[in-house]
Parts: sequence; C-alpha cells; structure tokens
Amino acid sequence: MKTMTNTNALQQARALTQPSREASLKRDLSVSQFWKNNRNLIEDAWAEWEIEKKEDLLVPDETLLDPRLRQAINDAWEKPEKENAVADLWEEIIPGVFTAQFFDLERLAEFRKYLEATVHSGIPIRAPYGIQLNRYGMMLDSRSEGHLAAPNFHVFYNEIMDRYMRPIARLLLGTYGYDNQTFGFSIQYNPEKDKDLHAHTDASAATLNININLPDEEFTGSEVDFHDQTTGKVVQTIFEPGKAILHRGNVPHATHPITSGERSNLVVWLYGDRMQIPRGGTNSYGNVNNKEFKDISAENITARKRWSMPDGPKDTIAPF
Ligand SMILES: O=C(O)CCC(=O)C(=O)O
Ligand SMILES: [Fe+2]
Repeated sequence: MKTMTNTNALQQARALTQPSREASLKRDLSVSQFWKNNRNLIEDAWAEWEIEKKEDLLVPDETLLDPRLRQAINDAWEKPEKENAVADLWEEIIPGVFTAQFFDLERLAEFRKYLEATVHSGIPIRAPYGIQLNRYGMMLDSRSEGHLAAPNFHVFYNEIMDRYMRPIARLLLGTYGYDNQTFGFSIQYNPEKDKDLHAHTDASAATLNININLPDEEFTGSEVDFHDQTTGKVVQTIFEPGKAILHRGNVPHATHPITSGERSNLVVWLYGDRMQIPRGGTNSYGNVNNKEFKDISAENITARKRWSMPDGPKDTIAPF
C-alpha cells in the first residue's frame, strides 16, 4: 500500500515531455532515466485516469475472449484432464505454430475503443523498440519502462498470461519450466511508417501474437511467413480479425510490407527465469541466457502441473 497518493498525478504526467524517437532509437541514457524517474508518477496517473473515466470506460476482462476458448479454458482449470478440448481449438499450421480464434468478434470493438482511449489519455507511453521501433505500439508488461499501467488493464493482461497463454503453451509447445516470466507489447503496421519486419526469432519460449483488427478494418500485404526448419518450407499466414498465432520463439518469422490499411496486434511472450528458453533456442535479440539447460522431460509433466501457476517470483528485467 502506498502511504501517499499524488492527487494530480494525471495532470503532472500529461505535462511531461516524452523522449524523442531519435533518442529512443539510440537507446540514449536520458530515455531510460526519463522512464525510471517518472515511473511512480506515471503509474499514479494511470490509476487516476481510470477513476476519472470510469463512467464510460470498459473494464476489460475475459468475457472479451472467444466463448468456446473461454469455456474450454475454464473447464480445464477446473478439471485438467479436460485440457484436450483446449488443444482441439488450435490448428497446427507447421510444427510449433498454431492458430485459433482468440477474441470474440462481437466484443473486439469495445476492446479497441478501450485501447484508443489509453492512447489518447495524454499519459506518456513507451513504444516498443525491439528489432525496429514500432511507433504506434506500447509496452504492456509491468516489467517494462513506460508500460500501459492502467490497473484494470493489468488484471486482464495477467489473466491472459496466467489463465490462457501459459497452460496453452505448455500443452501445445511443451514449454513447462520455461514460462515463469511474461512480456508483452502492441504493434501496428501501416504503409507510411512501420511497414514490415525482417526475418527473426523471438527471445521467448512461446510467443502469442493476437490480431485485434476489426472485421471492417481490412488491409493488404502484411502476411507473416513462418519457416519450418524441419522441412525448409515456408508457410504464409494472413491474420484474421481476433485470431491468434501461438509459436515457439525459435521459429523464424518475417512480416511482408503492408500495402494498404492497418494491422494491429498484441504480441506477448513467456520465457523462463534469467530469460531461459528451451534447448536449441536461438533468437535475434542477442541477450538470452541459453547456457543453463534444464532437463525437463515432457512425459513427466502432468495435466495438473500444466494447469497451475509457476511458484517463482516475477523478475523485473525486460528484454527490450
Ligand atoms: O507481424 C507480426 O505480426 C509479427 C510481429 C513479430 O514477430 C514481433 O513483433 O516479434
Ligand atoms: Fe517476432
């Protein structure tokens, strides 16, 4: 519990001058200092913003998600032996890459409106700069400087990570033991600015990439290629509204230039303590501790273990 609340944090946060894109791209020391120095103020501002807006702001929760997925997930938490019903909702495109309906299309517009409101809050938000700087995205995980710290959003984000993504990744990708830590950001492609993303792997054990485009928000181009390293084949995916792709972080992928419209996604990662990823994992971020291997044999992991929370604490290191 905080002992003192800053009652006009929102006003103060809105008056801050955010670091420039150039300084952010150069990873200038002043940029990190800005986010560190203002962390508490900005977090208080988000809490105030939520209260100020409470009459007309959605409280995001799992009812935004696809009803079939929700049902299967809730059943599996209650009875882990029913987890196959979750697996059945996911289609495997190539080894280690799966797709399913994630958001309920009937509710997605409400969630987008909520995200729009966060962008227009006037509170400084840090765009993700992993491989490239994505101007229209934001950091989502509390480990990240300048993340979207609206308290209600955080409840929802944690629900997605803990109740949905972690057990699904354990089930489909066998990531148990490499999934204590969470990370996430949003991205948006458009033909003027952030057009594409060159081939890379993620510094994650598992990545869940969720398209949040509405059915009437069409785009052309922007296909995402996944490389099947066992056969050398490339599968080209086109993100449909509300659909998610779950993949091992080490499956190489690349995004074609978008030629019209916009595409908005939430990209969330799971990886182990000290950024461990399963054996054989390589990535394009160059900062993964992949020397410590664990010997976790998939056969020893029971359904009950998959549908459980990790026991270790969440650390505070951010991949970018
Ligand atoms: O274009 C996409 O949806 C893929 C994004 C991606 O791979 C990433 O942000 O690491
Ligand atoms: Fe990626």
